[in-house]
Amino acid sequence: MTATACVSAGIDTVLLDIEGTTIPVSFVHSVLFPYARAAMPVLLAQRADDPAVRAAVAEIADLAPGVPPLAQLNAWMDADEKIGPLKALQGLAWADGYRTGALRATLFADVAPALRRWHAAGLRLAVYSSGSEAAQRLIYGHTTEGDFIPLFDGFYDLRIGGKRAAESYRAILAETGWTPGRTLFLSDIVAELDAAAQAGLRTCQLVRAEDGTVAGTAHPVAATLDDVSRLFALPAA
Ligand SMILES: CSCCC(=O)C(=O)COP(=O)(O)O
Ligand SMILES: [Mg+2]
Repeated sequence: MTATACVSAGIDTVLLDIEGTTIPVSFVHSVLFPYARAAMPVLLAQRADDPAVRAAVAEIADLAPGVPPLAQLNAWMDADEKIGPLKALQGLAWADGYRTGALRATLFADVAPALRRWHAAGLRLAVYSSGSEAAQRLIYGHTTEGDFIPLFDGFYDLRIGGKRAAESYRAILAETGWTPGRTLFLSDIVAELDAAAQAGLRTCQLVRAEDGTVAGTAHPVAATLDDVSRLFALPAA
C-alpha cells in the first residue's frame, strides 16, 4: 500500500517504536551505542553496589553462567541483542550523558510537530521500545525539540516481552484496556508489525529514507508521520 492511499479512521491510540521510527538509526548506532559501550567498564566497576547494576549483573549470570559480565555485554552489544540486562545498563550509562549535556536526542524533523498535534487532538500516545523505560524517558526528555515525556501515557519495554512476539502486544492491551482495532503501532521493523497485527493492532511501517529502511508488503507504508496522518485520518498539518 502506498503512502497516498487512505486506510481508515477510528484510531484513538498510537503506540510508537523509537529507533528507525521517531529517531534515526544513525543516532542510536553512532552516538548512543558507542557512548554506552565506552561507559560500561566504568559503570560496572564504580557502581557495582548500585541495586540496578547488581540486578543486571545477576541477570547476566543467570543468562550466561561463568561468562564475565563485561565480556557478555560486549558480545551482546556486538550482536545488537535486545536483551533486558544490556538495555538496563545502557540506560544507566546514558543517564550520565544526558545529565551532563553530552547527549541530546535528535528526532526526525516530522516527529515533534506530529506528536504535538496528535496529543493536542486527544490521541493517546505511548512508546514501545527495546530500550529500557528509563532510556525512553531520557531520550524523550532530552531532545533538541524539548521535553516530550508529558505527551506520553505509557512507556513499554522488554519487561512486557520482546517486540517480535504477539504476546507482548496482547499483554500491553490487557494492561491498558486499549481497543486493538483503534490502536495503531508504528515501527520500521516488519517482524514487529507482524506480531502487533497478530494481536489485532493496526499497523504502519515507517520507511525512513535516511535509514535506508526496506519497505515490506504486508503493512501500510509511510515515509513520515505526516504520511501516517494522511493514511489513518489522524490530525494533519
Ligand atoms: C530507548 S533509546 C535506545 C534505543 C535502543 O536501545 C534500542 O535497542 C532500539 O530499540 P527500538 O525497539 O526502539 O528499535
Ligand atoms: Mg525500530
